[in-house]
Amino acid sequence: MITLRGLTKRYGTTVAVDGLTLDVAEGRVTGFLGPNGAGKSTTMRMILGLDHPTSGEALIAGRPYASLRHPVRVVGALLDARALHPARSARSHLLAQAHSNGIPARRVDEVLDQVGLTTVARRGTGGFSLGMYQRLGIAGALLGDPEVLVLDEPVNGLDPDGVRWIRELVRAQADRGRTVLLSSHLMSEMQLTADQLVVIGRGRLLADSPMASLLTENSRPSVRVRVPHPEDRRTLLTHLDGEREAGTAPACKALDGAEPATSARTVDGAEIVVEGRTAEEVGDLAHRLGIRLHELRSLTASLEEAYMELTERSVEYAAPPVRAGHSRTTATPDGA
Ligand SMILES: Nc1ncnc2c1ncn2[C@@H]1O[C@H](COP(=O)(O)OP(=O)(O)OP(=O)(O)O)[C@@H](O)[C@H]1O
Repeated sequence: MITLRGLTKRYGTTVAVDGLTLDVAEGRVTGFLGPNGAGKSTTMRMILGLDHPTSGEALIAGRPYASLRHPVRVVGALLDARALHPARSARSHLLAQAHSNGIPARRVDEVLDQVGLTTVARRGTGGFSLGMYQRLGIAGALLGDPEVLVLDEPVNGLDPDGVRWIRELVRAQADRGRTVLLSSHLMSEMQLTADQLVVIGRGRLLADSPMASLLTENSRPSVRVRVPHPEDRRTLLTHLDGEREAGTAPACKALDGAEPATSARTVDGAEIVVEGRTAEEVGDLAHRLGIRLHELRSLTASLEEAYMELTERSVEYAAPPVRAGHSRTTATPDGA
């Protein structure tokens, strides 16, 4: 368990972390999200005793990091994976860590094997790729078989196989009752990995919620509907669009983002995505209009959409919108 109580960090006039109070529970993967500069790394550094809070406290298993006798046996961390001596081999780097924490050398070989670095274990890390550094950093985090894992952007630089491996690794750790706090900017991956989400913006807590509630509370329902007959398609779109214009129904769009009136010409010719309506509502409307459907499916809300909604007013470094020089495809929650 990680406990934050009024955790605050100021750098001069910058309030990097602003009164965070929350518990990161064991037995779950907790995703830690927030825009660039939101304060995630600063929070993690304070949890790990690398930065002192201006006020408040961060506790691991009820104690400040500094008072842990063998910290790597209690908490494993991946922060800046490249912060290593380049001439040192992966193995000697881990051996030094193991030695100073009373961990036997055979554990070093175990974790090197676990992260897939056995074949390069005796090479200097200077020539490592970002993904190899990440794997070595994770090996270091696992070294003491700790009850708490704090991983800052662990999938950064990993290939798809590595990304999946991290997902399975943290899942397995949580299933063993461990506490896992994990930051990432990859929303689709986070949606697959985390049980609980903590979202911060400008140092403040925006949400601390189970994945399912965060998705339902911060995104609109949407439905994919397949209407085989073009005339029916136009009728359905016109009704949904008409309701929208009358202020009684939400926006409706064709899968390629075209205007409803022209949407029947698009995609594979039959599919419409309706945002802000449930499958029951669209099904009932189609029934009233006597329209035959071949498919009516609720789409899973996307974490990206929910996250954008939550952090809209907390984004500090926003680039101007990219001007479209080519036709745009409407993003749908399942990536179609
Ligand atoms: N050592 C420092 N000195 C001064 N300001 C700092 C320092 N470390 C962080 N900050 C500032 O604190 C704020 C939070 O930074 P932090 O790195 O914690 O954000 P983050 O959420 O991890 O961002 P990112 O997603 O970009 O990694 C930023 O405004 C940053 O400029």
